[in-house]
Amino acid sequence: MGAIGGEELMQWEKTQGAIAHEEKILVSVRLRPLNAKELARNDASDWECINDNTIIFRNSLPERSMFPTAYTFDRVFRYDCSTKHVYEEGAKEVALSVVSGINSSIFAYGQTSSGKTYTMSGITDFTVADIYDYIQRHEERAFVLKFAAMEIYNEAVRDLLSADNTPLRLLDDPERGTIVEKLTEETLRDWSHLQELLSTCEAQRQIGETSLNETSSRSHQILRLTIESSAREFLGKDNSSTLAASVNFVDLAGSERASQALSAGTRLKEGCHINRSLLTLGTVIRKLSKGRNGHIPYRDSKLTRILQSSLGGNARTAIICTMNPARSHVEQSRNTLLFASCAKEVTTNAQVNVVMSDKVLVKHLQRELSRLESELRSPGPTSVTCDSAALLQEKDFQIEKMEKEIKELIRQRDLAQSQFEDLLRVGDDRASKPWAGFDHHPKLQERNAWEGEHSMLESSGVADTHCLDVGVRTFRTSQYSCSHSESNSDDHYLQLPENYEDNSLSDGTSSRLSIRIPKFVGPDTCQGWEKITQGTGKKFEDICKEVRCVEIEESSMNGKVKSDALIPVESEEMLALKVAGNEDATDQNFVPSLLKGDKELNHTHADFPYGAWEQKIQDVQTTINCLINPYPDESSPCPPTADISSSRSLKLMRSRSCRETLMTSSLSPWFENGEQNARTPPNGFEKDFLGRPEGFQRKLSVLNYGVNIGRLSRKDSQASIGSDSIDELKAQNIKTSANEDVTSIRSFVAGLKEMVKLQYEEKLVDGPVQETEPRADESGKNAKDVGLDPMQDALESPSNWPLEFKRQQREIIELWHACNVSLVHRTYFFLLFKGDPKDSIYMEVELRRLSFLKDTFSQGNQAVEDGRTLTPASSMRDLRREREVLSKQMLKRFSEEQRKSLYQKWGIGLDTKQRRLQLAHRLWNDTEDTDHIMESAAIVAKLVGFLEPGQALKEMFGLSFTPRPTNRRSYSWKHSMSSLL
Ligand SMILES: Nc1ncnc2c1ncn2[C@@H]1O[C@H](COP(=O)(O)OP(=O)(O)OP(=O)(O)O)[C@@H](O)[C@H]1O
Repeated sequence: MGAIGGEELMQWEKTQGAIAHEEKILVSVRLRPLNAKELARNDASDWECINDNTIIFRNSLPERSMFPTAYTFDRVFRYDCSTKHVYEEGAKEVALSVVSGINSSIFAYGQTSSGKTYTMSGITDFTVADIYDYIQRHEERAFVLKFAAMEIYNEAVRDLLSADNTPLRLLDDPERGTIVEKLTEETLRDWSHLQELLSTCEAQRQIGETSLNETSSRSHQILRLTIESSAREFLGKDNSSTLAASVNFVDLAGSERASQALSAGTRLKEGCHINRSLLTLGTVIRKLSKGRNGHIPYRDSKLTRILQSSLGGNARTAIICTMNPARSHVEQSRNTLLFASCAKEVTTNAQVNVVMSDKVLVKHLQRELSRLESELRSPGPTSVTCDSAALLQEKDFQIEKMEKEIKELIRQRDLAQSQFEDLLRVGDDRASKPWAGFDHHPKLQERNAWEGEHSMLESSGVADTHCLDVGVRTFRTSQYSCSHSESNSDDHYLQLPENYEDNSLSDGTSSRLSIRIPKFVGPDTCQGWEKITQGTGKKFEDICKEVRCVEIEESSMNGKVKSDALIPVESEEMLALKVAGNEDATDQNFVPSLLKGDKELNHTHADFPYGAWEQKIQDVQTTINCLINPYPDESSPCPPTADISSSRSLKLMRSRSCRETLMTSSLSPWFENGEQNARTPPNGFEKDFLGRPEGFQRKLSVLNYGVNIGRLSRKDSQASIGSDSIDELKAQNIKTSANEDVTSIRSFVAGLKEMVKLQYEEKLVDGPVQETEPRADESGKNAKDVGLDPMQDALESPSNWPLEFKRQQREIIELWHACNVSLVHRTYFFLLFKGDPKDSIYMEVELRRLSFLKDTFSQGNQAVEDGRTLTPASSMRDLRREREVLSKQMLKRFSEEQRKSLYQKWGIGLDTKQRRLQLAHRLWNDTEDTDHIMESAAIVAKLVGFLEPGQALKEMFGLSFTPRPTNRRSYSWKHSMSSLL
């Protein structure tokens, strides 16, 4: 590596793009030899490394025949491999990145006595030796090495270089991430100094005897070596720059279950704590292995907090999983391999860390600026122009094609709509005159013969049904029987073959419509189905599958919301009957026509494709807009693709993960643009959804992090916050983040409420069914499954709620701290939401909002609210100002005596300066000490004149929201909204 500075800086700039990259964690497995005890008790090894990458389980036990037997990793090391070899192949490259300014971490993971410490101490020694060797060979650079060591024992962080056992606190630094406060960092003199320090650590580390290891490491140990280097020729000059990175050597405590290796008392307690950290580590790795979606619970343990950047962040990481080969430990070994299998899917994104002097930075930026300017000036070589022409032509072609597609889709939609309306009319008729409407429907003339029979069956109360499930891709036979003697207990369902679905939806949206067919299906009907299957080239047995009746898959919600809101339940019944009529033994034409891809019929019956088409039309239109205007400006009607999907997810309002899409959409300028909203063609749901408050779409676009600050008049908040105190804050020209946060919660809750409202609406529509059919459970399940009904969860399982509340409260407090949330906001929230099950929705909202904010910050992004950009730095600034204001309030709100006693209580010397400010800076500064938190809240409450929590104040954080209105039909969302706004 060359020196960095001057010309070499340019060199570095060129290479840095290549250096910064995503890569998977390097995962290897090391098998240790059987030890004397294991050999003595003949505890054979069933594991074998069959090559450099694969380890297999030689399975001699029949009860284990279900388990996988082969596992593949970047490297596997046999029991006779030396640690040097393990280092060379499994850690060296990653560890030595540190000398190039890239953070790295090497972990040892495995059960107790599997060889973690044995492996890791060897790897640490070899790395250090190589680093010193490197330093010797690069005299042109000046190196500074620093060493720190800590252990996490019983969830307390201890400094291994200090005799003081006091647990160290973790602090969140917006730039550096989690830092360990007051951790000793020794600047190394030479190699022998490091050896000395390593021995100190070894002596300090918590060792205990377990049944499996006489000298078991009971803690997680992290040794951190930081290397800074600069080119000597630039040393001391103001154009120097420094590479700075750390390598962590992490020797984890045993991953076994407490019961296995530990007995009782201290060891058992250790086991719980060790397992909490390892459990979180496992969860973090598992979640990361599935991609970086959703919340990664780094903050659930100290270990994962400290090592956050090594787990999916700015670091290269290698994990060596050590295994005890003995048969008696096969379960633990398997767990280790499962962990390793997840870990190998995790990617990190390491970058070179350069600390530039101001002058170098300016130079670098100037160069970048001139490069961009020159790019702007020169339009590029002619080949580019040719390419653009070809590209334009291609896009024209696409536009033409899509316009045709739109026309066709509109035609299909109109057709579907008119048939759909026919059906509704029929439904209305039927409400007053059962069956009457069928006679008039063009497709249902044939059903008369069947009608009488069905009426009889229905009146005799045995009208059982089969369901025809349209558009599902899989087929099973076992549940379907063609015999006459079917039981009357269950509905049966038939599904159409795959190629049929393609007729209805080409965008792969999985639509599902279940249509009821009376259950007295006779042999002729079976023949009909056989014909169908022959016609589609599939065996009859392959097309039958049992699915739930009258179910519409969640993914088809775009169309469903509208349709559900419109179709009375009776109409669904009629759909069933209508199909049933054509399913009559005397008429086999109807169903085959469906399978032939009779679109008209399909559209007539499937309310989903109607909505889906609208959505599709909208999508295509949007795509065309994009094609027409590929470089949109602010007023363009074309949102970026991501936003199209976001807005769709937003409408679906289903899963927890919708948080991310909601959040992302909020940052999109496209949704902020009123003109855009006006021009975007409405889809079925938006257009027809009656209960949506005006401007809702706009609100949703900012759900996450409150935008409508302007909309919340001061009156709103004054209603419950002591008005004079707010005035005081205002009078000092401080736009506290508290006000904004409260507002942001309001808008986010409004959005969330809207989602819940949609659920209620669905359930209202489903109401009668709920009373008579098991379908109600399904609706309930849907809501719960997607985590949008936390209040219901809390009310349904009150015994879990207090614990869950505590957990969420803890998480929220930590997130407040991490995001520099206003202290006034924290105080209100903390004092208002004390664990009532009805509070769960507010907790959920707050958690989502904060998680989003934290994720945004940690990805280096900015949150945008009403044109105002929020960054870690700006929120920190706001918080600092707020503390200043609060410190001033202390003069007004506390007597001198009260202040004195507060200073004493909070450890502030009475002879020190700026005592009020000191106190203000201590408020809400500890996220773990409950007393601290309660006292902070009490002080802030007093300072802002917050006296009695009440419902009105709660409503600042959203609507007062009862889980289930007693009279569901009378539940009025609009009413609730207007009471809020
Ligand atoms: N590859 C190996 N070759 C020879 N001996 C080994 C090997 N790995 C581990 N051992 C021996 O096995 C014993 C346990 O190893 P070690 O203490 O490293 O396990 P550990 O996984 O760190 O256990 P704990 O989690 O309880 O601290 C030690 O006596 C060690 O010398």
